Amino acid sequence: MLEVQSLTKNYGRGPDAIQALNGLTFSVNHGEFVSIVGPSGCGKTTLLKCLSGLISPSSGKVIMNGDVIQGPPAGMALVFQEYTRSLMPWLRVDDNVALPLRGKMPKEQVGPAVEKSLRAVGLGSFMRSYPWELSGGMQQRVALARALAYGPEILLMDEPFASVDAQTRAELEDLTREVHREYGVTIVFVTHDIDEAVYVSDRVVVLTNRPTSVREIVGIDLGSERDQVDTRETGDFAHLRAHVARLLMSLDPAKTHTSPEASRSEV
Ligand SMILES: Nc1ncnc2c1ncn2[C@@H]1O[C@H](COP(=O)(O)OP(=O)(O)OP(=O)(O)O)[C@@H](O)[C@H]1O
Repeated sequence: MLEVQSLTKNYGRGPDAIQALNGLTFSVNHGEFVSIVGPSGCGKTTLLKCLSGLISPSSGKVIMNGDVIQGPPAGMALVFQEYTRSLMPWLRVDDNVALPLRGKMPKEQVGPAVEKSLRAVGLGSFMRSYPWELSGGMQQRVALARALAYGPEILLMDEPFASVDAQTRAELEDLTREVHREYGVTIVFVTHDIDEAVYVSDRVVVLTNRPTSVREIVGIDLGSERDQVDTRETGDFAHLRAHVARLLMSLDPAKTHTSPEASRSEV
């Protein structure tokens, strides 16, 4: 459903130009959950911005359902890390979720769509609360509900859980997998956390340093039922996270002597 073909993005021109992306090619199938990991500053956010049509590639293209993306396409929604900046503090939770739907959906469908998505993220009883009355994790659930209410075919998530504590992060990972299944939505998920990428995904796209290309695409054969404790305890999980960690460390000579098993790996 999404094809990234020889995608290149440069910022600026001349000697100061930054080549962020250099000929990225990969595809995302309908209903897949694909994570993107790569070294810091390699261009993950740039890639998501190109996928969402917010910026144009310097060369190459992104194709969604056969059409080249030339601006924000219908059927695509984004969730960012900074949920506090994406929610309107003066609007109640349900009004925040309804806001982007107004004018895009028949009026009588807005209320049911808002309620369905808030229930899907476990916030059915907080519809009339204000965002500032909710915890950080709950606010990020509102941001997820707002993206889902729109009924997107594809959801782009940029380090969505980077600002919450570990327990909340684990809950949000499971919730995202649940709504992925329930809504049948395709997800492209950028994260710095190798364990998270392996835990949530069907495939992990590992990027190189700038100028960035695809280092390897790793299939995550851990089955569809995953559990924060049991799955992470398996040998398959350990093997996959070590493989992704080694790929990333092979890009960074300073880290080649560190054991990938030493700690939860962030890149
Ligand atoms: N608007 C811009 N103008 C100029 N350079 C930019 C712009 N946006 C990003 N860059 C540069 O492009 C490179 C890739 O940035 P980007 O934010 O996409 O990387 P990232 O992998 O998402 O970073 P991080 O790991 O910190 O989240 C960086 O060197 C960044 O400084």
